[in-house]
Amino acid sequence: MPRTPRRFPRWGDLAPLIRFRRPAFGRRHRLAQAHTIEELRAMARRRTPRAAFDYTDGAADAEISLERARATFRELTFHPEILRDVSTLDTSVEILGATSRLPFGIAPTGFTRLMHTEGEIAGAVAAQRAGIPYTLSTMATTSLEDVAAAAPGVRRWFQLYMWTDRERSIGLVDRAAAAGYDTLVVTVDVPVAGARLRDVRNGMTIPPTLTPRTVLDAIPRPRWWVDLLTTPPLTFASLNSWSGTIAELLDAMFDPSVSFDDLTWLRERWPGKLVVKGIQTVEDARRAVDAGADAVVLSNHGGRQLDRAPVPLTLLPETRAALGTDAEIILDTGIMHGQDIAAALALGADFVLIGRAYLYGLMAGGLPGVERSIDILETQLARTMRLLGARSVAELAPRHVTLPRNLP
Ligand SMILES: Cc1cc2nc3c(=O)[nH]c(=O)nc-3n(C[C@H](O)[C@H](O)[C@H](O)COP(=O)(O)O)c2cc1C
Repeated sequence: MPRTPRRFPRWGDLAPLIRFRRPAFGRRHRLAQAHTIEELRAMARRRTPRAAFDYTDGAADAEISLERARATFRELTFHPEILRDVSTLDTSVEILGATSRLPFGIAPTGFTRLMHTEGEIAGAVAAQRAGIPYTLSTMATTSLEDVAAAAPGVRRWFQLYMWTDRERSIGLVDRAAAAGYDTLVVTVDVPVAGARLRDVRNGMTIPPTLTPRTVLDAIPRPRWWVDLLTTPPLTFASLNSWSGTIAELLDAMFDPSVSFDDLTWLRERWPGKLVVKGIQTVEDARRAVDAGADAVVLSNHGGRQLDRAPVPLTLLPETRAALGTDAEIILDTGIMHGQDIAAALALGADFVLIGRAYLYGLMAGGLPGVERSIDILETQLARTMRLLGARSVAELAPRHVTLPRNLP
């Protein structure tokens, strides 16, 4: 082989290759280093006390439901179609009677100010800026009214747990209607609390208790503790006070006697759209729609309730076939990537909800962190749609996806 001739490097050749970036600091710069939800999760873990991180990241029992849901998304196959002119792209959808700029919204999550002091308001403001719906939980740490005041332009959904104290539940429903929430999301997969073993082991309480272990854990995470101690106290906006573990609280509140009759009764009382969240069989989806639901959420609560529950994604094709156009189908559990969203939409979901994917962003950096989560998912979704040859959400179809052959 002839030898490649060599010469001494010249400064003039090297200079144009050198790019020294001006050093940048601050939350947004730090968050911009994360390009995936997993990277935001790693940042979140470094910045959040263990009990709060585990409460968010963990699931029930052996956490099999959550792992299977994520694995099903990872293992599915896409079938791209070529030469479709994807120069323009429309990611918007109509959901429950209004337009969302993106085909996903923020799922209801309890105790959100525990993860980061900006909590529910960060979620609602980020959703407002992204043009997507925000769902406030019954177990919120910011009131219905305060969220509405902080993000008056966001489409607000309110998630309801039916409590043993029905008067209190109805009080919340009426307040939600008065504060401009247009959709009631009734969560039905919590007759009792799931066995969140990480919380049991961490002795998780609200507000957090100071033990030698939590104090040690706080040393590398001073910012979180400064926030906790210098901002309004962490309390439940819908409860007067509570000083026990989360599991004790959930068991004291949730009403195991809730039935389909309660849905019919809520349908009469609530003037807006009604959504039933936590559906895990095709038959129950049908019954919920017959009881008056405008949409169902196929969900196993992010694996936080029954372990070894069905993977919601695998229920989609059959549920879509059974409901036809009678009701809309929303899906959650396990979404960590824009590709997961594309797959759910292709298999028949009208919309998806994100839980941990936004909470990792919140823990990593408050409001800009939630914005980063949404941004990452949007970028991934848009690229995936283009690579599949779909110019709009309506063009995503079951032929674009096959589920893994060996379903968990
Ligand atoms: C920390 C945390 C708190 C949650 N709190 C509630 C809640 O108060 N009400 C509810 O209906 N669902 C709650 N969920 C379930 C979410 O609404 C959603 O179903 C789940 O997070 C979806 O799974 P994903 O986290 O994999 O996206 C919670 C989930 C998490 C992670």
